[in-house]
Amino acid sequence: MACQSPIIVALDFQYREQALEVADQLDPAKCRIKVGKELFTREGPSIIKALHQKRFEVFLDLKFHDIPNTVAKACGVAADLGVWMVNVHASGGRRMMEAARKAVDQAGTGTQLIAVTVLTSMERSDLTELGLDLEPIDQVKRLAQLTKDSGLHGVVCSAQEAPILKPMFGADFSLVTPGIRPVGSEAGDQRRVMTPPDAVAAGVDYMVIGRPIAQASNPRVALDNVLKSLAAQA
Ligand SMILES: O=C(O)c1cc(=O)[nH]c(=O)n1[C@@H]1O[C@H](COP(=O)(O)O)[C@@H](O)[C@H]1O
Repeated sequence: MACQSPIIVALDFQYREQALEVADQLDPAKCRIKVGKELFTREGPSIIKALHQKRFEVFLDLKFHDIPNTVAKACGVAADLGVWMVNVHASGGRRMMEAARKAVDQAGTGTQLIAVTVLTSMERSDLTELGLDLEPIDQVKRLAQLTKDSGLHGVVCSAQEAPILKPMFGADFSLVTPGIRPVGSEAGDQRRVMTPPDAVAAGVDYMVIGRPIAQASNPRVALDNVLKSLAAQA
């Protein structure tokens, strides 16, 4: 049965042993797993296979951003691996996203394709330096509209933008939100952050949590505490 939890735990480790040690403390009924650039660059597709064998649904977060042909081919390969979700950068544009969607559909594995709008580590001053003289929310709305028009399944954004995006794009368009910080945990390099209960109230579908769970002294307890904070709110 598919996992019903909104939590995706980011296993941002370099080595398979570290990642699997944390995965073994987690329950595939209580969370999905995100494999990102660090782990995938070191360990490759075998880490996906190992997580699938442990019955986790996997979000392969490689944030592809390249010409349409290259991104479409890469997304097709990711879908062939049977991952639950894969992502691209929306700023790669409509033709890139449409080609990626087509390739994912052709794989026929039901993989969800989403696009990153504005990284949760960025704030207004970062956008200004890129020549974008606007608030993150305005750029997020623009890229989310382009993502939806390009036929993708949803976007990565911050939970702070969810109350605006959810009514705009509806229940079927997934909002996947990193930058989640349980009360008391360090923001680190994240800028647009929110607590798990606030994120659910804001309308997010899935929240990505890395360091607060994966680097906790007891990842299982850290995940259970997040789930308890959500149950207390329901
Ligand atoms: O696509 C992502 O997953 C992503 C997009 C984004 O805008 N911000 C962001 O933090 N992420 C990823 O989400 C995870 C957040 O990890 P923590 O900050 O440790 O909770 C990292 O693996 C990031 O690569």
